[in-house]
This record gives sequence, structure tokens and C-alpha cells, in this order.
Amino acid sequence: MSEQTQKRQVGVCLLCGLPGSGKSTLARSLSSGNSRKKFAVIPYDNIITAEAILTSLWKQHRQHLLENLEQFFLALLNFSTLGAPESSSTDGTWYHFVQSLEEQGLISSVRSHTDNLHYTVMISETDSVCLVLDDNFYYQSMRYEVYQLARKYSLGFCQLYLHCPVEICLQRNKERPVPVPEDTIRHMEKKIEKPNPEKNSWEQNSLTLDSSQHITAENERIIQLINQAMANPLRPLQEDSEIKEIDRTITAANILHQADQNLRRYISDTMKMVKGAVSAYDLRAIALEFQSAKAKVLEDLRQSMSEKNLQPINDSKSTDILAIFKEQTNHIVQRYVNKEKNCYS
Ligand SMILES: Nc1ncnc2c1ncn2[C@@H]1O[C@H](COP(=O)(O)OP(=O)(O)OP(=O)(O)O)[C@@H](O)[C@H]1O
Repeated sequence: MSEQTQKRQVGVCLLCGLPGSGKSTLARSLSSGNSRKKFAVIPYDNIITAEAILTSLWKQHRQHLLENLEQFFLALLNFSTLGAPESSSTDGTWYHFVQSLEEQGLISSVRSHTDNLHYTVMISETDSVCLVLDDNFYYQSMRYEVYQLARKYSLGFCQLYLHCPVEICLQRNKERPVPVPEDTIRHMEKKIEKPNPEKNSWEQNSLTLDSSQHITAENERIIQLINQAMANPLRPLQEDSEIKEIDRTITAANILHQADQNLRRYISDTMKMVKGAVSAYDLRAIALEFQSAKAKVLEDLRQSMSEKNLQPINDSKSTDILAIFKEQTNHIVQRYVNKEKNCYS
């Protein structure tokens, strides 16, 4: 497809749950299904090796895996080849990443003498693609970084939490050729932060399933969750300029609010003084004081606005403030005139 008019639907489905809860089993079931949607499984355990997990470089490896994912998103969205990120030479994450995609038949290396870091995506351009991230994702922060990446590229995003009683996970784990240490699973059970859509609005596309039972890709709720996420991609963060404009509006509102408060205080003080005034001289002094207070509020307002490079006069709130000034000044002048009349009558 040389001239792309239609964007490909790309989505991410995070699988989370304790070791032994059945994430990899479900991921396999998804990728072997025969729907029009292509599932690309990203098996974190195979990509970030056990040795890396035991070292302090673990976080760095996760970061590199995110960069790899970003490259894959770009290749899928732009219908381009998959290229290695700059960090690819620093550890084996990229190697394991592309190896896993190659094994699934999703990419194929570009044969070139000069460039062995590019791969052709072997997915039909008309197919939508859902990346299934197979990891425990037991901290909310681990999921949030994927969410941010998905939002950056306006992808579909959903989470599937496989809930399975720890004793069942331990039992299944024991029967594996290379079991995870029991303490690790028990520790994780205490630490795991399940998706919490009530607290985190970004986790609203989450589903909890009881995985002590057999779960397959044909599960209606899973199909619905993924379809819905793909059909409703995340809205990307607004452009920098839009964010700056919002900040400017907030700053302007704060400055105007402050000026408004000062003005109301001056008016209230002035009105008290007007009530207590006994002579025309008092009133004249009060009126002069109010005039200079008003001028000071306006001057402070003008200065704060200009320091922040804002235009108060165009803002409806500043117009309100000026209207209050006018109204209150008229009011005081009227009282002043009335009192003066009384003094001389
Ligand atoms: N619903 C199920 N019923 C019975 N056994 C299951 C079920 N799901 C998975 N198993 C078995 O439990 C073991 C662990 O499953 P699996 O590898 O899918 O778990 P996992 O959540 O991916 O674990 P890990 O986080 O360690 O990768 C496997 O031997 C698998 O066959």
C-alpha cells in the first residue's frame, strides 16, 4: 500500500496476574486464534532474561523494552520497516525482542550487508494488530508507563487481570519444569496492585477474570474488551502549544482572581470608612484613597499580566473587574455627592 489513506488499528492488551495465573497460556490462545485481528505476544520473561532481573540493570532493561515496543508501534502505524532503537546495542533486549517476533512469524530480517537492524513487518496492511504484553505488571507504575506510550501514539489500551488464588498458582507452578521460587509468588501476592478503575481513570478499560478456571481467547468478555479498546483509541496528549495555552489561561485566571480579591477588600474597607465619615473632608480623603488603591490594583494587575506575557484586557474576567471598579466608584461618588449636599444644606 504505497499511499496510505487509512490508519491501521493498533492496540495494547496488558496481561497481569501472579506467576502461574495463566497469562502465557491465554496469550498463546489469543495468538493462535484465527480472527482478522493479529495478536503479537510480547513475552517479558523471555525478553528480559532471569540474569537481568537479578541485577540492578532490571529497570534499564524494562526501559529498553519500552523503546523496542515504540519502534514496533511506529513500524505498524507507518507501514514501515522495524528499526532498532538507539539503545539496542547496550543489552540483549532488542535481540530477544525481535527473536520473539520472528518466531511468531510477525517480522522477517531485512537482508542487507550494511544494515542488520531492520526487519520487514509480515502482517497484512489491512489487519489490525493487538500487542499482548505478557508480564506480571504487579505495580501500577509498570502499567502506567505502557499506558503513556499507548496514549502517545493514540492506540487502543486495555488490561486483563487474571485473578487466581495463590494456592492454585503455587500448585501449577510446582508442576512446571522450571518453577518460580515459592517465596517470590507469595511476596508478589502481598505486593500486587490490581487494576483499580475506580481510582485510576486511565485503568477504566480493565477486566478481571477468574483464571482458576480454563480461559481461552474465545471468552466473550475478552473479545469485547479488546474490540472496544481498539475501536476507541486513547486520545494523545495535546500539543505543547495547547498545553502552554491552558497554563497561560490558568495563570491569568489566578492573577485576575488575586486582583479581584484585593479590589473587593479595598471596596469593603472604603465602604466602612464612608459609613463612618463625618465631614466632606473625610469623604474627599476616602475618595482619593480609594482612587489610588484602585489605581494600584490596576497597576499590579497590568504588571503581573505583562510579566507573564498575558493580555488582561481581552479576558472576560478582567472586564468584570473593571466593571466592578466602575460600579463601586460611581457608588462612592454618589454617596460622596449626597453627603456633601447634606453638609452644605
Ligand atoms: N486455567 C488453567 N487451568 C489449569 N492449568 C493452567 C491454567 N492456566 C495455566 N495453567 C498451567 O499453569 C502453568 C502456568 O501457566 P502460565 O505459564 O500460563 O502462567 P503465567 O501466569 O504466564 O506464569 P508466569 O507469570 O510465571 O509466566 C502452566 O503449566 C499451565 O499449563
